[in-house]
Amino acid sequence: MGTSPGAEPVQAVRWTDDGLRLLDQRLLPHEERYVVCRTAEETAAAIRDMVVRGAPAIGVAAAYGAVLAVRARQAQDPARWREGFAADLDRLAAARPTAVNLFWALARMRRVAAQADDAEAPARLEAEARAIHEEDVAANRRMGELGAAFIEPGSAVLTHCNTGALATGGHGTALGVIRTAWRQGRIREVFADETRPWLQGARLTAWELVREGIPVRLIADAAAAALLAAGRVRWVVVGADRIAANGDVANKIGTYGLAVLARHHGVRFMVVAPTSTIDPGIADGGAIPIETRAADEVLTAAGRRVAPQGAGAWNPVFDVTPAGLVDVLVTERGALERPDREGIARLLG
Ligand SMILES: CSC[C@H]1O[C@H](OP(=O)(O)O)[C@H](O)[C@@H]1O
Repeated sequence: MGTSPGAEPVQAVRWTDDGLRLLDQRLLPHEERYVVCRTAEETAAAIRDMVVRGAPAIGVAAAYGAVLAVRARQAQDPARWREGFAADLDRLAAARPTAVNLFWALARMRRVAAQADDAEAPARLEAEARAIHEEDVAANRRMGELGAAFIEPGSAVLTHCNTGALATGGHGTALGVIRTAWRQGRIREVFADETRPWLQGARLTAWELVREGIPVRLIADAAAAALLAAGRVRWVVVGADRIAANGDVANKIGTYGLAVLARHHGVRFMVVAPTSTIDPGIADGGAIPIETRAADEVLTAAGRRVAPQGAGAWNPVFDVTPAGLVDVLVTERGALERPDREGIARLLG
């Protein structure tokens, strides 16, 4: 296991002749095993169960799930495939509530299906899913360049959760900025929060960085305050799952606390997300649906129960950071310092 330094980033989502091939992120870093989804329902289950996770990766996977849907529905009932197709996309939309990329990608697929005649629909939908995937990788590479330009040479940075090739179509959002900045010699060291309870940082971000030879030090989530107080990092760099029209940011639980700490300690706070993660239909962060997952995710660690029987848990897996705590929002259309409603509207213009 493991690859020599400088290895190319992984591809969490691959479209193959056999179906939608997903690297099972529940098993990393100890096992690299792929799951193949051949139906929309299997794809929805893979998103719901976090075989594939990360806002952009979820959108890309769901787009390919829609291709699986049209193929199956046309084979089942060529004359009335559209009803079943719509139901399949509803099932994909119900898989997870917070990452807006899921709904953004499915809306693109619904639009293509509505405009296509029966015969051309499968090919048109596959082309759209591939475009969504390719656009995401291009956006991440662009954001990598734009975000890295803010990071002063010799910086140490802290990142939260996993926002790399595993969370996207490839390269990554916040971790894409860190990858690009590292290659440009701007980053001296990366600190990564373990990101309880699902451990995206400890299991996924560390795996991506180690396999590329990028120095990473894991910290307990609770150590972030001491790290920032000690002046050990210059930037906190995170991703997003949904950004409201006023710039409020929903991201992995713990992000809001990091933003408060960063502002208190004069550390700059960067959010990196493609414009497909901005939801202009949501006025502010208070209206963003926050996913709550099973209590067991908190009551266990790496699959082993750590809490006594009888203990309950509260497990919201996202929180909302007010736009006022964000120093710069990096998107593929440009970087917005001190993001606000007007700046977001200009960005989307
Ligand atoms: C590139 S956005 C990744 C985003 O998704 C993560 O959530 P999850 O692992 O639950 O899908 C986290 O919020 C990351 O910032």
